[in-house]
Amino acid sequence: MIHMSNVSKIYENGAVALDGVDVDIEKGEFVFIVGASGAGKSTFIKMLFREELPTSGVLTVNGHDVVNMSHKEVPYLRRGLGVIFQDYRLLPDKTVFENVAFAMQVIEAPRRLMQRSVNAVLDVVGLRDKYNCFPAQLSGGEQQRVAIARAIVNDPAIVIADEPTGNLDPDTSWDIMDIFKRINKAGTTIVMATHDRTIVDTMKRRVIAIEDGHIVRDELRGGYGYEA
Ligand SMILES: Nc1ncnc2c1ncn2[C@@H]1O[C@H](COP(=O)(O)OP(=O)(O)OP(=O)(O)O)[C@@H](O)[C@H]1O
Repeated sequence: MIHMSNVSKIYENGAVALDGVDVDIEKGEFVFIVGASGAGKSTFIKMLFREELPTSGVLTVNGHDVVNMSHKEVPYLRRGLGVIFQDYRLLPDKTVFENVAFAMQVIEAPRRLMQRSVNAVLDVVGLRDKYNCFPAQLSGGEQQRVAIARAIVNDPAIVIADEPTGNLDPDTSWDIMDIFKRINKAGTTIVMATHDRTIVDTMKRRVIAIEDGHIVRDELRGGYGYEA
């Protein structure tokens, strides 16, 4: 599902964010990316949806050659991915329903399918009754649940999340993780960068630890493993 071979990323200012990374992630896995601030986690995540390109190496995601693809192919890569950020990134002037539906309009889904799919994912995240609210009328946890609904409405093969619980309190964070668990159980691959030690230690999923741009640990049922 995700294959990285000898992937390096050097930013224009010379910062080496990743250095010779090899990793394979299979369909249906749930993977945490951990590491200290500046270790390279966000760079790893951004390369998966081609927000950043590797400087060298091989990267394939969901059957797409991310390095050698044309600009025209990028939307097809992204169609198979659901991306979730720490700061939700909802459209402030659109309702909950419209925020989620927007992801389907982009792929020109038929109207009736859109209505049905948006309602279904709002049920998954428990927000059907808030469909007419604007983001500013929601709590942080609710906003993140809308962002998850938006990410999964097109039934992506992979959900990619960069610190999705970073702005949330522990109880709300667990609500989010419960949704991720359910999505993963239904077969979706999940790759999540996080600083949340408790979540990583409790979930006991695969953990890839990055330090100074290198993978220093890759365990199938791992823990956070760093002092906070
Ligand atoms: N756009 C950029 N331009 C230049 N250097 C960058 C850029 N983005 C990241 N870096 C550098 O690359 C390295 C890795 O950054 P990255 O954001 O991937 O780390 P991180 O593990 O996600 O950190 P955090 O946990 O603080 O988000 C750091 O040294 C950072 O300063």
